[in-house]
Amino acid sequence: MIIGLTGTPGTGKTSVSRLLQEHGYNVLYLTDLIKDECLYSEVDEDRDTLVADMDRVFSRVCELAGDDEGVNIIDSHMAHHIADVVIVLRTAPSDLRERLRLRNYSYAKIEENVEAECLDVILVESVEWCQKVYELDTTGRMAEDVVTDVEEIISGILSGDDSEVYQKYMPGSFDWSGEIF
Ligand SMILES: Nc1ncnc2c1ncn2[C@@H]1O[C@H](COP(=O)(O)OP(=O)(O)O)[C@@H](O)[C@H]1O
Repeated sequence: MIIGLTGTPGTGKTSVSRLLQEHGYNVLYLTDLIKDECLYSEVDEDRDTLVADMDRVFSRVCELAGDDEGVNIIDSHMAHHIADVVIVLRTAPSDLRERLRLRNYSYAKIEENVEAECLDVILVESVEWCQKVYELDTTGRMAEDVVTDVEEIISGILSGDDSEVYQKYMPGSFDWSGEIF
């Protein structure tokens, strides 16, 4: 099974993924995979990013996840373009701004990402693209606590009846549209 862990940069995907890996889950770090295996069509010099070839990425992820009965976590802000089931990490603008500042992002890059979070960009894309979407708040919480929630969701999915966890983590809980500068 493939479960995408998506969200605006800075919401804590990699911190959560690393802990999930320690807990025994197989994690695919999409950004590294795209770079290491040249799964991109061009380099966007202006934004200093690689333009992923999503068809090739999807094929490669399916190969790597294979017919593994276990859970494969895809860590990426593009995971919702690959997985049918995604967990979207959310962070309140003030927290996100501070996390990205500590990561030495430029002012412009911070505000671009904070604005995307305020506009629910990744959540909306996930709901449009994926069969099942869960939403998790990471604001003011340790990554370890967020991982507990992620594992609760995964358990619900694997049980065959996720109705209880879906009630708890269904999308649409946040409205930060009023916090755009
Ligand atoms: N739950 C959290 N609470 C506070 N800070 C966090 C949390 N999760 C991650 N961080 C911090 O926020 C920054 C971005 O986390 P990271 O896991 O790299 O996010 P992403 O992979 O979504 O870009 C890092 O400095 C990390 O230490």
